[in-house]
Amino acid sequence: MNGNKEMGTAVVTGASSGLGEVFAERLAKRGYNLKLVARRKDRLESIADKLQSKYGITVTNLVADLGSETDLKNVVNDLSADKSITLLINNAGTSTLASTTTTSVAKQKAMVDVNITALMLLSNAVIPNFVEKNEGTLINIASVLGFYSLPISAVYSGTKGFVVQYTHGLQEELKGTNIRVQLVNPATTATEIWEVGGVPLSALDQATIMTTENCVDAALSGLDQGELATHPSVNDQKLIDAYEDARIKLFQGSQSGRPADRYIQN
Ligand SMILES: NC(=O)C1=CN([C@@H]2O[C@H](COP(=O)(O)OP(=O)(O)OC[C@H]3O[C@@H](n4cnc5c(N)ncnc54)[C@H](OP(=O)(O)O)[C@@H]3O)[C@@H](O)[C@H]2O)C=CC1
Ligand SMILES: CC(=O)[C@H](N)C(=O)O
Repeated sequence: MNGNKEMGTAVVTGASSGLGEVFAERLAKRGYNLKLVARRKDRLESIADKLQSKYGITVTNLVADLGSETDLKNVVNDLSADKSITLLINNAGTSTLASTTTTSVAKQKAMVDVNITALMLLSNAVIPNFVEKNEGTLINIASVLGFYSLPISAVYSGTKGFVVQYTHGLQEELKGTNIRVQLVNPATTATEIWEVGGVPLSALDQATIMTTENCVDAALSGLDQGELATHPSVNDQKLIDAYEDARIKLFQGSQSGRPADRYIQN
């Protein structure tokens, strides 16, 4: 038996480890067929085997380096042509945590290519089909570092800031349709990205680290509750509301057409 036909196909980028691997498992459990994207073929194959035999779904692997123009184009073409896709999770991401002066241009560019360019082009690939059917779900994984910067995260935070504003923009663009667009802002989660980025998890305050399962389950609970922006680890809803309110009011306050009094010389 192949997945629940009504659920269609869910695409998970960065499904070979961490949050993406758990998203893939949770979506398989919900009855989606899956398309999994990442570079590590062996990992994708073993995840696909496990999920197919456990949940009776169909899994297709797209082995691709989303930082490579050619591979990205292939994935874009595949997703554009696949009308069975009902959900895309733009989860693949990479980080180098260091000052800009000690981070190579190649590593800075890799963050831009994977975290921004691939996320945008893959969204472009599915949105027209979602619009045609007036249904579909897009989940973009940003980060708390999308609205906060550390001395070692200028580029990474910049890329995640893009994801935050891009996702808000898509939400405005698709308002009034049946297309769901969810922004997820995880905080520190126990995944390989920390080793990849040059800061081992062991160097962090252990009390701040969430498990991948808790993070993904919170994100999907936020989706089920119809949230536009989900902050898996923020307990105080008032903080989220105040932030949303402040950013909207600051924008509205900027629409005055005149310099603020403090900038006017007497
Ligand atoms: N862990 C954390 O603390 C937080 C993570 N996030 C975000 O969560 C998302 C998932 O990361 P996480 O699970 O933590 O980390 P992982 O390192 O475990 O997962 C990253 C995934 O992205 C894939 N990926 C990375 N680079 C490429 C590439 N060039 N081409 C294709 N796939 C790529 C990796 O696959 P492969 O190597 O096989 O290509 C892997 O599957 C990222 O967007 C990250 O920024 C946000 C906030 C906090
Ligand atoms: C700093 C990181 O690399 C982490 N993925 C995060 O977004 O907090």
